Amino acid sequence: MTERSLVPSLALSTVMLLVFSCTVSVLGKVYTSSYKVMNMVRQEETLLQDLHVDVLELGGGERLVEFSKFFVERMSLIEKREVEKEVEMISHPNGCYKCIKEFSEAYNKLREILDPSSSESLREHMDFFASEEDVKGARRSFIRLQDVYRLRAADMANGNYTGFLGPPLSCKDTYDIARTSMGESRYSFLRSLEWLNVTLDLLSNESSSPEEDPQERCPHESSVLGLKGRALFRLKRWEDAKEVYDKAVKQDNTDPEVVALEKDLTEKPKPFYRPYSIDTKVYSLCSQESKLTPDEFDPRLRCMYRPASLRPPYLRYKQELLSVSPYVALFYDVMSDVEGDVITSTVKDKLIRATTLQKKGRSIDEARTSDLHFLYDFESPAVAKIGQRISAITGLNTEQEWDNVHYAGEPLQILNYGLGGHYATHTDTFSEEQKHKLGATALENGNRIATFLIYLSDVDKGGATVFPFADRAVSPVKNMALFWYSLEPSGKLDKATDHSGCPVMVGHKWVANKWMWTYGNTFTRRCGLTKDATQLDIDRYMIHGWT
Ligand SMILES: O=C(O)CCC(=O)C(=O)O
Ligand SMILES: [Fe+2]
Repeated sequence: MTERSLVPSLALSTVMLLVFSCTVSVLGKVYTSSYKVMNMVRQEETLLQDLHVDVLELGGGERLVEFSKFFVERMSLIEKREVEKEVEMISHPNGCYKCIKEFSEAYNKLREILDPSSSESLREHMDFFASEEDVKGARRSFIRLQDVYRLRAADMANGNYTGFLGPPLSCKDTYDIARTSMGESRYSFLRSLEWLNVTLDLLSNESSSPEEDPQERCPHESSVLGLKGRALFRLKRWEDAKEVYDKAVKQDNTDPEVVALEKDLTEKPKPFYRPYSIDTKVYSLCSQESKLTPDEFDPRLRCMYRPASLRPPYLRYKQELLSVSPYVALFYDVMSDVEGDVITSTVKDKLIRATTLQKKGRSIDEARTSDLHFLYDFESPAVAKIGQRISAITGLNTEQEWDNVHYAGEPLQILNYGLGGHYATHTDTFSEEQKHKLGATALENGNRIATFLIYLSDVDKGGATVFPFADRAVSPVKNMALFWYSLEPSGKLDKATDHSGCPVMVGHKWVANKWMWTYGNTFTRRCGLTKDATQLDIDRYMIHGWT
């Protein structure tokens, strides 16, 4: 029997494909997954060999000559490289950025030589290497980290992230980040100003020991000042902008940034402005170290050994109740390290950029920067076992094939985040409009009733899951699961379960999501005995039955 023939049902697989397929995009393919960045370093030699075969298949010629030069250059670099040391640096944002930038610069040259669109295999192999889009995405991530965790640009440039130390950024890097912050209207001109001031400081220090690598040299002071004047102009600080212009023009009145500033000051265009949303609640929860705010004492919030339904009574799971309404709970040690390793190594080479469901369908979105892959129960006994365990712990049905046509649980979604990777505030449920977009089977299954999110890794700093309306913050602990009902017992969407995945500051973040749906759980999620029964009231009946 082929693996394909094990697909639970056509209807199920069709809807899953519809729901989870990813749109092809030209955007960065590497920076959203820390595993992909590590893989790029570890596998470079193998990938170069693959590229060699691709080039030979294309017929050699001038292309082969140029490729051979590149190949020899990179091979001599690989020989000198301390691969594992570099890989270790990827857990730090500056180390990760430097790695993405180095590969993008090197392989962009190769992209020009080879023209990846000339063969499918060539394009696929080139996608393993970071591109300019990845560098831009990484720069946007710096600004996100700075905003959410209120970091100082000067500390970040020094490689100091709340005490987690790493390599410093170059003067060119800080300038490029300032440019990104300027160019992207939803990022702040204030941030830009901060990065430009850091650049000016680095510039004044650089004159004594200029950077050897011409690629890394600081921009001219006139360019930094020109851009700074433009940031000030947009912040409506006209006098300061004029003052900076006077200084810049003395340095070099032909510098394009100075010319652009002059144009702004004379033509006085309406400063380009788009509201910049700062979600202070989410940001402060993301920085919070404890799960509950101090005034949150409620005697019902307690720890217990929860018996797993349908299992021998001695099987218990360590549960910590975080919130009654909405019902949010933690379960410790729901998986072993070995199981986690099996899961992550199965998906590692299949990760694709996560998307969000928008008006025009699924698309890549800056609000969600991570990579994912779905694992079906039928793919491996290890995956199926996890599904069964989730069912035993929660009392909900997790079957992917239920009633032949319907499903009670989705396949396990494995996620890996990259530099500053996050998921902005969202609900896991679908609106009626979205369900229509997803197709008939989604419409027939009701909605996502609950989420069981397993942390497959610890994260050194950042990466918490937070509930801004319920005032809860959970920092990842390996093998711990976060469980909540998105729907109230009445079936109404519980807005308080809107949540965010905070940006990863230092380290790597892997999670697994299991979503349960309503119709497949009609008889497992019980209703309350009274109209206003909470999930906690219902819970005891779900564990022990109606006795
Ligand atoms: O990574 C997290 O902390 C949250 C992920 C999440 O909310 C999702 O994948 O729907
Ligand atoms: Fe979510």
